[in-house]
Amino acid sequence: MTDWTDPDTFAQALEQVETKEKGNCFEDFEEGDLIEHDPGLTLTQFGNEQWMSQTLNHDPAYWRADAAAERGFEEPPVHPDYLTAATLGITVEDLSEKGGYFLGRTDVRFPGTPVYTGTELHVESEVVNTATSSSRPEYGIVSWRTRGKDAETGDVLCSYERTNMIPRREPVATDGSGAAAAEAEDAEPEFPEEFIAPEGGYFEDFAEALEDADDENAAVAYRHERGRTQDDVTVAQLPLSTLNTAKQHHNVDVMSDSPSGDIVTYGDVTRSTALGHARSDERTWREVGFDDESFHTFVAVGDTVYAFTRVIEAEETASSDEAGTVTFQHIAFNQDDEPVYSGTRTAEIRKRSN
Ligand SMILES: C/C(=C\C(=O)SCCNC(=O)CCNC(=O)[C@H](O)C(C)(C)COP(=O)(O)OP(=O)(O)OC[C@H]1O[C@@H](n2cnc3c(N)ncnc32)[C@H](O)[C@@H]1OP(=O)(O)O)C(=O)O
Repeated sequence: MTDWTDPDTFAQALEQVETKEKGNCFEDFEEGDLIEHDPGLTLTQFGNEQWMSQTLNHDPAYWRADAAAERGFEEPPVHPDYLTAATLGITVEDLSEKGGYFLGRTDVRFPGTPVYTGTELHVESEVVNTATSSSRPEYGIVSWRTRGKDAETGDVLCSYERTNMIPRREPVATDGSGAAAAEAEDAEPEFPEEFIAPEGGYFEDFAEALEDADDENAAVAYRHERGRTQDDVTVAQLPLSTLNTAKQHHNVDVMSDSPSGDIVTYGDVTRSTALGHARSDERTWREVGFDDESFHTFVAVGDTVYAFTRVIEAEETASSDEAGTVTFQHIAFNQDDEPVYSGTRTAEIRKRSN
């Protein structure tokens, strides 16, 4: 009788059997395709608190009933970063489990917030663009518009447009020029002579710092002291808790033979950690949205995520008289001072007088 567990026999069997594949390749996506993602996810208090605690998002309004009520919430709501990460996590099995990398995202909005724990998410994505990568013939570049909805009411809670590199079944001939490199060569860098940091974290502090920088060759820009070294929890556990099945985060065996050579942190963990550092130095009222998010290089176990903030604009008006609206650029960087993530964030920030 055949002993299937005999190492030689088993190796021979493994070589000859078919692999039941997971995920889709570049060729499987066509502009206009609508994909309903099967895994649902109920946004639990545990999931929310685990995400927030590990990414250092310790704003008490998301933890304590009294602090939530003081900010106009019925109870501690689901944090927008966890909502965003869970909306994306559910899509990975259909969109990007095959491999490739999360390159960027824009137009992240929360039309149906606040969202409370116990809400079941239903997520759908539409293919909005497929493109050839001129620098990497073995990959294509795909963008999707994704909507995370309340499964009961159909209300859209979170939506965004995201772009990934996705492996092709067959490499294609490209000119290898790299559109991004050509663009970067043309750009003339402008660097301010002076850097101003706001005195505090209220709306007025950001507005005053911007006024001080006005008409000068100055920028309102500063770094945050906290850092978070990546470990098994942030690299593997947090993405899996959002049903993100990307092998980049939990399969060391496969990833040892990839561009990163190792498992890497979920982009949403990196950005949420950097945002947590930034929010710890401000009086956030509400999150409004995120644009032009890019992931520049990999973050792996042992890397430390820090944050840098540039204040771009401050507007008196917001959804409440208690706050004004501020636009920031946040840059996450590692222990070697290399940028790993950048994005523009619009948030309502509490006014001091109230
Ligand atoms: C979720 C999820 C997975 C993850 O969370 S993975 C973790 C987050 N992402 C990363 O760690 C990736 C970090 N990025 C990199 O390490 C490098 O960008 C990468 C992927 C190695 C590629 O580097 P290159 O230097 O080879 O190339 P470029 O940066 O120039 O980009 C390659 C082509 O992509 C185009 N591109 C880049 N960003 C965007 C964007 N935001 N939108 C549209 N297109 C973009 C770029 O123009 C290049 O195009 P070419 O035609 O010139 O090839 C999960 O799996 O879902």
